[in-house]
Amino acid sequence: MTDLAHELYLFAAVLGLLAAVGLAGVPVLAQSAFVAVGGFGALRLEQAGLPIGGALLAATALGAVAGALTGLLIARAEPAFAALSTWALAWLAPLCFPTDGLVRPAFDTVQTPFGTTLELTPGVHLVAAVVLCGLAALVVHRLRANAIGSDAVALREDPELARELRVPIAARKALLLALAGATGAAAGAGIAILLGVAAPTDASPLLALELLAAALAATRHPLLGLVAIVALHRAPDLITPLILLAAVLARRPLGLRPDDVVPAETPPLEPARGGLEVRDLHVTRGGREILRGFDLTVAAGEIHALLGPNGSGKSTTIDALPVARTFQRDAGFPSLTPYRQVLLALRAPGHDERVWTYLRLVGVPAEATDLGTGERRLLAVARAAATGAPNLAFDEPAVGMSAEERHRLAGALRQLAASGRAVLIVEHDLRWMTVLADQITVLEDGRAAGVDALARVYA
Ligand SMILES: Nc1ncnc2c1ncn2[C@@H]1O[C@H](COP(=O)(O)OP(=O)(O)OP(=O)(O)O)[C@@H](O)[C@H]1O
Repeated sequence: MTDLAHELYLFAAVLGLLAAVGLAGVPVLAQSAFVAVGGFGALRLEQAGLPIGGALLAATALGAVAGALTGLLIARAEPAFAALSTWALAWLAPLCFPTDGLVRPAFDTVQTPFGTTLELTPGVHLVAAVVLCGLAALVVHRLRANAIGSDAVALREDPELARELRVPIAARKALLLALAGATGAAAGAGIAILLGVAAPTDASPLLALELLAAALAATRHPLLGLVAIVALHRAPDLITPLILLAAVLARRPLGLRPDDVVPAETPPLEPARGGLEVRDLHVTRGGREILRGFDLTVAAGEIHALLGPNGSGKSTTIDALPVARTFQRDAGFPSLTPYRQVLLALRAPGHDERVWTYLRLVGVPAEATDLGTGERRLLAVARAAATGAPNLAFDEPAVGMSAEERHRLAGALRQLAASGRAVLIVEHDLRWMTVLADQITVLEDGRAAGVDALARVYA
């Protein structure tokens, strides 16, 4: 029974890690450090005079803080850096505690807040561990249906686009790691109270690897995570690498739960007052001056085409402008439905009927799971528009679009301009732009040239 309770506590630590690992794709190797914070923290606080229940809660809070700080530390780190720096914490944590550990009487009797006494038998721990697992699973379940879950998936699938759409990266990672830290610490405290000891060997860096591997297995099915952590806890060392490998192979991206989307009235496009004016823009890339005193004015309500030969600096110009933009590459979040992607761009905490405005603007279905290239690019336009920015820039949005999709794109751009936004479009199709655009700027030699440059540029 003691072993089973111990393993269920570890499983709770695995579930606590699931959102950071499965949704946000952060390879956290510090979960054993949070287990150590919980175990040592609870026993040390009890020695300092707190009742064991209070010590457990305080140690859990400590784990949450440690997790949040870790999340902030690795907010912008690449996965390899995140893995190694969190693993450094896993090595560091046990060193901070006394080598021969802390002890307390196991199976002792404690006073409950209701005035009764409770003997801390392995059976009681089993129930406590199941409750902790249930709580962690419930939080993950909720995250997979809400805006924080969307943000986490966005950070995993396309961090550059997520940043562009103003997903608060540091806050999200801090929150997900705080969840991991709190659950790990609660589990660590439970284990220390169960065993009557908190020893550095109970929170070795190897445990961090095992917990991450089990969390990866849990992305396939939570029960696989349980099987993995039990197997890793019981198996002889020789089998450990095989289980670690199997867990990694079992992993899959953790998506969101399906929305129950009810089409709503489409509110009209919100009016905006755009306008862009750039004077004497200079940009140097790779030692070469790409823009050399570029001037651009895009008025409110205007569709303005930016033309120029390949490599002349059109995308570089967009990078430098205060706009919501689409990328030349096919950017997006494959695991999020169009509905979720527009909701994310709106930064709406819950359902928001303006989603329908932007989806209908480009004619993309809310729940489609496999959009073609053209529709993905239409969705990119909807996402950029949904940010509410008054100035929009679209970098070759029509690449890969059918004639009908181009028609939809043109309609969307006209509506956006008509609502008062300033719309800049980079496009190579001169004939189309002479029909669609109100103004044309030609980029030549890093400067704005008049329309008379078109003959030279397109000669
Ligand atoms: N990070 C970088 N480092 C070095 N050179 C760069 C960098 N980014 C862009 N460049 C160079 O700057 C120039 C302008 O690039 P940019 O992508 O802005 O051109 P573009 O007009 O959008 O081209 P295209 O029509 O092919 O998309 C190119 O010669 C490109 O190779």
